[in-house]
Amino acid sequence: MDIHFEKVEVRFEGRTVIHPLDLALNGRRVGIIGLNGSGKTTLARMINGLVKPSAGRVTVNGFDTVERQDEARGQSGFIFQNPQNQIILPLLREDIALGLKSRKLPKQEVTAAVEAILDRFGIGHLGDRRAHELSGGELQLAALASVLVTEPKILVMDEPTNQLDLKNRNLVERTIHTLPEDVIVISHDLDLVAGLDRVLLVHEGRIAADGEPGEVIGQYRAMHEGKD
Ligand SMILES: Nc1ncnc2c1ncn2[C@@H]1O[C@H](COP(=O)(O)OP(=O)(O)OP(=O)(O)O)[C@@H](O)[C@H]1O
Repeated sequence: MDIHFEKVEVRFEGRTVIHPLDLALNGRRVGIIGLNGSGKTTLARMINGLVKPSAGRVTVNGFDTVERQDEARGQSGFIFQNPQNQIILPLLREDIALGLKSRKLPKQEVTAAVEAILDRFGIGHLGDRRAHELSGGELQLAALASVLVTEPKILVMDEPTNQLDLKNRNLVERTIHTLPEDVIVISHDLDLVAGLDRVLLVHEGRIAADGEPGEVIGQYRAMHEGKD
């Protein structure tokens, strides 16, 4: 991935949520941690243009997220905090196929791509199930399948292990670590981000630390230990 934030600032209703920052993301797996409301999701949402910077610019693999919005958006796939809201069509198989609609592929190719991605995540048996019939872990894998079928170069996940039991959490963690795609993971699950290549600590709209996961997590703990 090659993402650049250049003098980027975000204000919502006059309140500065992201203070001016310059940041380059080009590792394979990047984690974003920080307190609730610190600005993590806002930062990530600028990568697909869902949030537009109030000042400065963001480029994703060379495409400006405002001036070349479609191309920039095509570089990344997003898994939002509540994956059940992400599955639109009733049956998982149909929902995954929907992601391929814009490519206008022959029906056979769509079917083959859907089956291949279901196989990749070992969830072929869930293809004809409805989103509300899936467990939390199954939903996360289903959301991953519907996003990755579109072959984004970068995958952005917002709290992918939130509300999962230990077994499903471990399954999602293993999946993240074996994905060939570049990933950006926002998480409060410090064990999960400890296994990534680089971690950013966001604090009150600023990057308070950026580097090797162990060091950044240590800094985060030190900032908040014994303060409640
Ligand atoms: N669309 C919006 N309009 C106004 N304020 C917003 C909007 N989106 C986010 N905010 C505010 O911006 C700040 C940062 O929010 P953000 O969702 O980026 O935090 P976060 O670090 O992802 O938090 P959490 O860990 O709780 O998900 C918060 O104070 C939030 O209330």
